[in-house]
Amino acid sequence: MRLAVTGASGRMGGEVLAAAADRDASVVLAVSSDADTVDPTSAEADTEIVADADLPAALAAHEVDVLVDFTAPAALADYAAACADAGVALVTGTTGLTDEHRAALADAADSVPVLHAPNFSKGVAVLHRLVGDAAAALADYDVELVEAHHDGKTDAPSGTALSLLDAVDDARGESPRVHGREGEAPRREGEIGVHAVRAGDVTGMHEVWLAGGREELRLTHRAESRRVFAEGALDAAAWLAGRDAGEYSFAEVLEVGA
Ligand SMILES: NC(=O)C1=CN([C@@H]2O[C@H](COP(=O)(O)OP(=O)(O)OC[C@H]3O[C@@H](n4cnc5c(N)ncnc54)[C@H](OP(=O)(O)O)[C@@H]3O)[C@@H](O)[C@H]2O)C=CC1
Ligand SMILES: O=C(O)C1=N[C@H](C(=O)O)C[C@H](O)C1
Repeated sequence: MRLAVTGASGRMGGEVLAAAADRDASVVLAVSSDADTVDPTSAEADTEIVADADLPAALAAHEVDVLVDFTAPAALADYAAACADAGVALVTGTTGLTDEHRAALADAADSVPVLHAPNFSKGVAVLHRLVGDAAAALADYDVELVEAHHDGKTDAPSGTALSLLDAVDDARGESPRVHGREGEAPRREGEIGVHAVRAGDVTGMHEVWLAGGREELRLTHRAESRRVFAEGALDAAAWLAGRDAGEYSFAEVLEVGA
């Protein structure tokens, strides 16, 4: 399998390059919006560092099978179009997507396999199931969600938080969401409070609270290293290579791999 990695100078792009080198996965292209900012030692000697403006031509010339992307929504939309044109599968963990960005992924999925996941850790995949079960079984308990990330994260709430809230809605029906509270702000029945902490170098923490009158259940996931996301994305890339065009989920990867 021949890989391309976008966002090569970013936190996750760098982690994917390092994880790929450790498992001898072949990264033929390290792609950057500014190729001069990529540390050449972050990629293997035979990985070519290219500017994203040259991505469409480079994907075809290097016979890339899968592009692994952790960047930003607008960039992702362009990268998805390049993948569709070049017949390259796309694995992306980029969050903060609007309906427009999701439509760009859906368009690409008409031509190539596309897998988007807001979180590539196995623990969070299990957390989704646990949260859905708990929200259904404790249907009258108050739900609140707290997530914490490093001070460089730009989107809030996190993509993972939004998908956990969707798991609660799937179990209970749609609930109003309140993003933080201030001043006279009593809890309204059925609402879900969502709280985003940004501080230091927190890799990623998600905690779902379910509180009844006399007890409280907290389901917590803590990522201790970005490597867990990079490994999950590389597993997804290996699984996605050679599949039919369409949209796939990380849950599908784990069910086969488990
Ligand atoms: N699904 C998951 O498991 C995970 C998802 N994420 C998500 O991955 C994304 C990247 O996170 P992270 O690596 O921490 O972010 P960084 O800011 O560290 O890196 C993002 C990189 O994307 C590239 N990029 C290309 N175009 C743009 C643009 N228009 N604006 C900003 N950056 C651009 C840049 O690299 P260059 O100049 O080299 O192109 C930049 O360094 C986020 O959406 C984050 O939420 C993060 C961790 C896990
Ligand atoms: O930006 C990050 O760092 C992370 N983003 C993802 C998200 O938005 O859910 C996943 C993980 O929590 C790390």
